[in-house]
Amino acid sequence: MEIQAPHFLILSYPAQGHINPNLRLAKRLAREAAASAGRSVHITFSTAVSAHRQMFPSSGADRSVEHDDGISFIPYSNGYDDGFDKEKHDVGNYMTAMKRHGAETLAAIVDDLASGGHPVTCLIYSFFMSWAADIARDRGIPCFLHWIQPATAFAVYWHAFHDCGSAISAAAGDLSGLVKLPELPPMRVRDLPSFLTLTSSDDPYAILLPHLREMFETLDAEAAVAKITKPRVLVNTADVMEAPAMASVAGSVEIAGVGPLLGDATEGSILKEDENTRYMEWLDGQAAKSVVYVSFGSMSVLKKEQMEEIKKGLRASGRPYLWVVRKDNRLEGLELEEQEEEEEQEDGEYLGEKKKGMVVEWCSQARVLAHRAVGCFVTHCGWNSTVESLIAGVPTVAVPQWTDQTTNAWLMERAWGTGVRVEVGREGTVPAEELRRCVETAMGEEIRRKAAMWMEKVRDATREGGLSDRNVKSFVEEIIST
Ligand SMILES: O=c1ccn([C@@H]2O[C@H](COP(=O)(O)OP(=O)(O)O[C@H]3O[C@H](CO)[C@@H](O)[C@H](O)[C@H]3O)[C@@H](O)[C@H]2O)c(=O)[nH]1
Repeated sequence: MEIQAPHFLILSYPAQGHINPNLRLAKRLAREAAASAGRSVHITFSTAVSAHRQMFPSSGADRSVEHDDGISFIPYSNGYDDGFDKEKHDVGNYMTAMKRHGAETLAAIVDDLASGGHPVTCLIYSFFMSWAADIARDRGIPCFLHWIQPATAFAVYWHAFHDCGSAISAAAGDLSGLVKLPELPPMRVRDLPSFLTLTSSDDPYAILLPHLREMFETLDAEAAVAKITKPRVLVNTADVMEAPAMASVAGSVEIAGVGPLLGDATEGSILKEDENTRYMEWLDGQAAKSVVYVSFGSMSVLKKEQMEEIKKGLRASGRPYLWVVRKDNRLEGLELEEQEEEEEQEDGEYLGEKKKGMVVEWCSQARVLAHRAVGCFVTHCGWNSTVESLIAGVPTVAVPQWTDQTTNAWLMERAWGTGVRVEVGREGTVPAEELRRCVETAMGEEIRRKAAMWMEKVRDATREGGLSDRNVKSFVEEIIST
């Protein structure tokens, strides 16, 4: 009988913060499989057409297969091929359409691969993609969840949807109230993922909670079908970063830290680097650990007042800063003055004596964080930004906005001591003075020391023979040998 080549299919929601870790996992699996299998292994990466088009702008057809680094890219359609626009579209309709169209088109991809002689032998789905488990089950393909947020958020959701839901709902109204979950240190309500503590069903994102719940129901259902007692989950973390969270669910879930998954700067970019602004050269000209790097990831849009407070706070810090202001935030937030500043920069005149800042629309964050001039990172605490700063040893000022970011801020400040979380003022805005104060604290000796210590611990976990490395190896070996 002919032995089928192992074939991993990795499935991602079409957002930058999801594509980055999923693509990093795909590349990590490709490297590992090639090294240990000694025979051909296929890796296919699939995200929605809208993101696929941005990743491969020159590709014409929507079902085009692109190849890069030994990985094939085949998009599924979620029914929104021109992308989701939060001004025009409704989140609830989007999520429902994604499930319906996504399941149809992904099933066709899996069947085409099988009839073309490359059947998928392992399907890895990620956040909001649980519907893929049905496709895998119907075809007898083993499938696994890749959790791209912290294990701590996973543990909190797990307990919220299993044994501690009412304790969390009862506490939800008081942000400083304490919640005690199994094996985890006490957490304030404001430290829990924000989806769990919404107090109004009018919140436009309240609609996402059932989709989150569904991910956990799917895990239970899949375990029952497979007749295993514990569902298997791969997490983009290192066990050492989140030991209490790992312990908190270890009785119910076989959870394995396979990260932090690292990658180069521009892979899988749907947002493109700012080519007009020579920020790396500018960084080269700055003193060691002097620059404040500021970014709020690929999704958060800050209010105009908040942008102004950030600008004031950065200027008051007296430190040079590199600030990522995406096009979609600039329209709503920035005053003309800051735009003029950018025009000056485009002409090559980067800095006046007073204006020490540089504004870019998008940069290679991993390269920026690795630069010796960067002294701290003002971040919205997306999980990718969190792990990228930890592995670069850069202290953080945590300005969480929503979802897991509140939990990530707690990890930085309370669990690792590598960051300081801002106190929010009137109407949810962080005042300039508070930002300035936190930048000073983050640049201080104690936080720097902890950031350097955690950098070593995390690097140990990911290097050859470290636990995350071993977890990837044993996962690949298991799939290849079945
Ligand atoms: O100028 C920039 C700014 C960001 N990045 C990269 O973009 C990614 C951003 O990811 P993340 O920091 O996780 O932020 P979001 O894009 O906001 O990610 C969403 O998805 C994450 C994973 O689910 C969640 O943890 C976040 O809360 C959620 O907002 C990171 O890899 C950054 O390196 C760049 O390359 N250039």
